[in-house]
Amino acid sequence: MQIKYITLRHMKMRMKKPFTTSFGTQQDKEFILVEVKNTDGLSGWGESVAFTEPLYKEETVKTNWHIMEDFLIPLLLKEPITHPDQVSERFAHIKGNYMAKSALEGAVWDLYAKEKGIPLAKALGGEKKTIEVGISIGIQKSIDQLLQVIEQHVNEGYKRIKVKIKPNWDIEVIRAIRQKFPDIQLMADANSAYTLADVDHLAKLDEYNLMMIEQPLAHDDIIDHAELQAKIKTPICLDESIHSAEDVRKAIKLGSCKIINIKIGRVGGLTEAKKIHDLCQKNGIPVWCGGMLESGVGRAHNIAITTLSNFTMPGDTAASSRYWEEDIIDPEVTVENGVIFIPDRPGIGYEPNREKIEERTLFSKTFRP
Ligand SMILES: O=C(O)CCC(=O)C1=CC=C[C@@H](O)[C@@H]1C(=O)O
Ligand SMILES: [Mg+2]
Repeated sequence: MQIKYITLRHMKMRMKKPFTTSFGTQQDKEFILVEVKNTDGLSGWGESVAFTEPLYKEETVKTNWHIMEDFLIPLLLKEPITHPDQVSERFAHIKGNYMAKSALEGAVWDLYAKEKGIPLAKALGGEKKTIEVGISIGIQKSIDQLLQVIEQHVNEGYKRIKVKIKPNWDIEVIRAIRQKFPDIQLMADANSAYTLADVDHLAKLDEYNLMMIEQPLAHDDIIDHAELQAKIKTPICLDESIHSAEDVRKAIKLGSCKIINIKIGRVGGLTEAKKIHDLCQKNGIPVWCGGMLESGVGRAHNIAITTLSNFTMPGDTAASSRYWEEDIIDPEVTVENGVIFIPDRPGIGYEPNREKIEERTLFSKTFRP
């Protein structure tokens, strides 16, 4: 693979509706779009999932730009690579900064698949022709409003409903949902809003037949989660705490969770995501693909990784129209009755629309070898 140049674009897109979690509300989504162009004129695309504020994890749009510009891009441009797995090897001595690494690696994976003329899903070893998806619903103004939003998405066919919980917006909310929808696949995401002092409180969720509770305790913990998992029946799913297959190995050893949410950006890219997938499969731990309110480019990467066989639970990859008046890819991601059909075009399989990208670019910079 001969890279001619790499372009970073600082993007800003307004979501249709604000999204509220236990750590905050966001409506404007800023992110970095990566384009890696080869000497034959093909482009690979990646997206950084870091937010503008360090509230979900430490990384931000600005820290990602700095790390990419000053460290990662020079490493990537230093000499040619022959396979995308070499990108994470070349970045390995740079600590942390998973989302920055992932955005560049993702663009290289897309370009690699395009050079081979195969879909990214196939390049990753995925065989599914369709994937089932769920939807993640933010905290609403009232329980009634939440029930209405859930009803709308259940009627659209989404296969699993995820709701956000936090202290004082939890047991009562889940009880009300279960009363109205006794049979839906339902889960709750706490985004680290609790501590071990809440064990008895969290155990009250056990009677509502949740598929799982996602990241109830600290964003960097796997020890307390093990203690909590021993005391509650609801399966724990780890999100924020997992950055690598090594983290997963330790979490499995300790019994910190029964399910893993794989976010490509949070684990440093597709190569590590695949490793985590394989390790979980060997250990009987199902995985699903988390979302970070991505534009179509990041969404396309999520769709590709979800074709691997141990992604047995519906993820957060909802339709483009759930987030955006207009996405930046052609065609947009559509969901029919909770199912996405995997595109069979080379690479990510959705074409980034340069005009729409230009309109949403705050600034950009190009780097050459
Ligand atoms: O629809 C999506 O892209 C998923 C949204 C979602 O649940 C999340 C997005 C970003 C940060 C978190 O709040 C969160 C999650 O923790 O999974
Ligand atoms: Mg989460």
